[in-house]
Amino acid sequence: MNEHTGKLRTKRCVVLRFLKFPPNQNKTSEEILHHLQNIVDFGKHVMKQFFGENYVHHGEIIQLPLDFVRQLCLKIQPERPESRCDKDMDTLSGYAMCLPNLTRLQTYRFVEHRPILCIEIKPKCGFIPFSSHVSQEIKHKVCRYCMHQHLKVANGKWKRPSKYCPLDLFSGNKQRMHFALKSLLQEAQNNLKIFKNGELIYGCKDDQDCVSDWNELAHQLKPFFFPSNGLVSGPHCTRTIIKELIHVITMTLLSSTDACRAGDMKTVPISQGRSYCEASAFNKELVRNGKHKLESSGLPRGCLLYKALQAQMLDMLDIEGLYPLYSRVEQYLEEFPEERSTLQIDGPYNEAFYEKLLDLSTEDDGTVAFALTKVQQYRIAMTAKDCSIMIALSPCLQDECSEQRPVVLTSKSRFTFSVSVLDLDLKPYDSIPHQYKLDGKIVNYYLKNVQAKDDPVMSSLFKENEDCTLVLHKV
Ligand SMILES: O=P(O)(O)O[C@@H]1[C@@H](OP(=O)(O)O)[C@H](OP(=O)(O)O)[C@H](O)[C@H](OP(=O)(O)O)[C@H]1OP(=O)(O)O
Ligand SMILES: Nc1ncnc2c1ncn2[C@@H]1O[C@H](COP(=O)(O)OP(=O)(O)OP(=O)(O)O)[C@@H](O)[C@H]1O
Repeated sequence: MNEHTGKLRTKRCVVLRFLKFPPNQNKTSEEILHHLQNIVDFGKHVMKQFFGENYVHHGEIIQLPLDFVRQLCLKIQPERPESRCDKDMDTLSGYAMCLPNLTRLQTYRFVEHRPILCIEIKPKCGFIPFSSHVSQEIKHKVCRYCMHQHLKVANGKWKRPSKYCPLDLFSGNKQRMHFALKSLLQEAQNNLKIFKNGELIYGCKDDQDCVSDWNELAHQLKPFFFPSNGLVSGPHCTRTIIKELIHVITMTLLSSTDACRAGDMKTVPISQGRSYCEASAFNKELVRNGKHKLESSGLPRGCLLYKALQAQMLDMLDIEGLYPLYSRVEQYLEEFPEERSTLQIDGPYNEAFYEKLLDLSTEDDGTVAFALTKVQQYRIAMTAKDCSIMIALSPCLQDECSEQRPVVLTSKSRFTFSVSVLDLDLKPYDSIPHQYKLDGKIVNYYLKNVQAKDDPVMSSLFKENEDCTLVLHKV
């Protein structure tokens, strides 16, 4: 306690976020400050509107002593995964963003000494494009994540494909959600991380180092789920704890932390698009068992998954419909480069920017204004497709849980929790051509290497080709 002011000195636990750039890309301190201000404004004026006040923590800009920043950089450098070292942390400006530590409960402002479990999920795109601009039928059947898996494995980004399908997680159907979460626990890739008291205990530290030992995970989680009884260890214990974990994640993901209650079940209006992906292992299993209809219970309106999906669906035209509109804007900018700032391509991300995003019409009147609105909506959608969800859980006793604090129950324990969203930096305008090319690569790879083998007709053609090659070799 401070004798003079009477203020209680409580330690805040914060996260510092610095900008990073490719080496030799020198930026002035003013440019860095401007960039950071854009990130904060975008969170504050745009993403809070889409995701809701409670889920987004936009942070604030702070200035730090340069000596401290340099020492910090030296300290963290050995911890950075090699694959991320193509960029250097900015140590020259002294500016950084100060954010709450989202691995901790957001209902408490200050450091608590109670145990905290945190689950980070990067759910990726939860819908199948419904746009008439899509040129390949497969895009209306198989989701981008499932198609992309094959290219990622072929490129060596991951060793094995994951059975996770975002459409199962976003379905709102508990069975499908359980399957999706179990699949994430089997192959975490960069879609799942678990922290205990702020330390990573499960998931990938870097691309090479993936831990997926369920026995070890269950051992770490046992005090949270079975605090008092001595649940015997072994496969049964592991299974029970993993099941409880999946249950807790599902319930928190379906919760609406505005109202602290999962009421008001209304489905996301995906009127044209299909609500399941043909490549999902859950779907395939159903088809194998003679069932052909996948349940999609719909997400409660207030939950974070629902909000994320709504923002993702601002991509109404698909990259194939969007790319010509991007070219229209580009052509205009080539003629009038000075218009780039008036059009707010790189900010400022203020009220006016947000207001323009609300025009959902898809009737192209041939104007640059229409093209620009669609481009900006697409950038928001891309951001929402790449964001992460943080669920922080802390055990609580029955008498500690009040109306204001959301609570989730398991068979032997209860948790207060908070749900937040992170990594909400607006995707750059200039990344659109890359998105267009990548989309083509993903689809072509899938058609050539996966669908051709799955499809019985194509498969026999494929086999014939292989036979043919053998014959030729013999000759
Ligand atoms: O294109 P995707 O779907 O592969 O997403 C990229 C992510 O790969 P993922 O598929 O999640 O393994 C990718 O994740 P990693 O860095 O590979 O973990 C990035 O998030 C990338 O965003 P940015 O270009 O760094 O702003 C992401 O790029 P954007 O497409 O969101 O720009
Ligand atoms: N506020 C936060 N609280 C706790 N952990 C955080 C917070 N912000 C980020 N992290 C952790 O750091 C990781 C990287 O964050 P983020 O993706 O925002 O960084 P980035 O600057 O975009 O870096 P990269 O380009 O490597 O993705 C997150 O996946 C999360 O595990």
